[in-house]
Amino acid sequence: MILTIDSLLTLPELKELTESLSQAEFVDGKITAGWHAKLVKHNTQLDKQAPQVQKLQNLVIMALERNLLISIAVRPKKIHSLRFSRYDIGMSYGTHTDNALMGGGEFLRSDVSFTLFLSSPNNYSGGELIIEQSQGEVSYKLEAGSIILYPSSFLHRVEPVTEGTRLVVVGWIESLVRDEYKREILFDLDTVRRSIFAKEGKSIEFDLLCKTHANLLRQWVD
Ligand SMILES: O=C(O)CCC(=O)C(=O)O
Ligand SMILES: [Fe+2]
Repeated sequence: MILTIDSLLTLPELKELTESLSQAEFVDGKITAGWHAKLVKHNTQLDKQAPQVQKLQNLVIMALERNLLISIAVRPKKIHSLRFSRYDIGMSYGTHTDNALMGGGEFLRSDVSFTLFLSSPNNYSGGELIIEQSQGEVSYKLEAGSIILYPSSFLHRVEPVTEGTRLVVVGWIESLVRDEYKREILFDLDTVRRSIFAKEGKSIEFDLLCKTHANLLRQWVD
């Protein structure tokens, strides 16, 4: 399941991120890529040692954690490996798959990848995120402050930027439920029980859906 969410960030949060990043030092993005992704990664990212990294990462993690749709569709266990990436003219990230395990010795699994767009699409040309899905390639270029979340198992790439600058936050989520099909079943059940509750309150149908949802979650949680 691919999710796009408008305005994940508030305007003050977006402003804080973009202002802070406009003064920051960016380094070659190849340093954090896997050995094969390195061959096609041509971008820059905020230096890991930069003084503002921790604060900006916390801001983004809090924005993801407070979003109800993300919590019921993705079931985050750990949001990790955030990077602030900048693509200037000519930069791109060719087709690759994300590493399954990240975080050095911590072995954090990547179940879901996300890109949080910080630049307005009017301020750069090119730079689309292209995701190869079973029905073919789909291109995404969202408004500043909006986010796309997609299964980390998909091949994807970022088209070359031909004008302006593309600034994004990318990161990964280890989910409580590693199988994307199981996550989708839980998400559908959760959505239906919430809609039944909104219509008729705590009915017998609602209680049965809650029971099934809880029992499946109990079986499928990692
Ligand atoms: O910038 C993006 O939208 C995605 C970048 C990406 O695929 C990655 O950093 O692994
Ligand atoms: Fe990637």
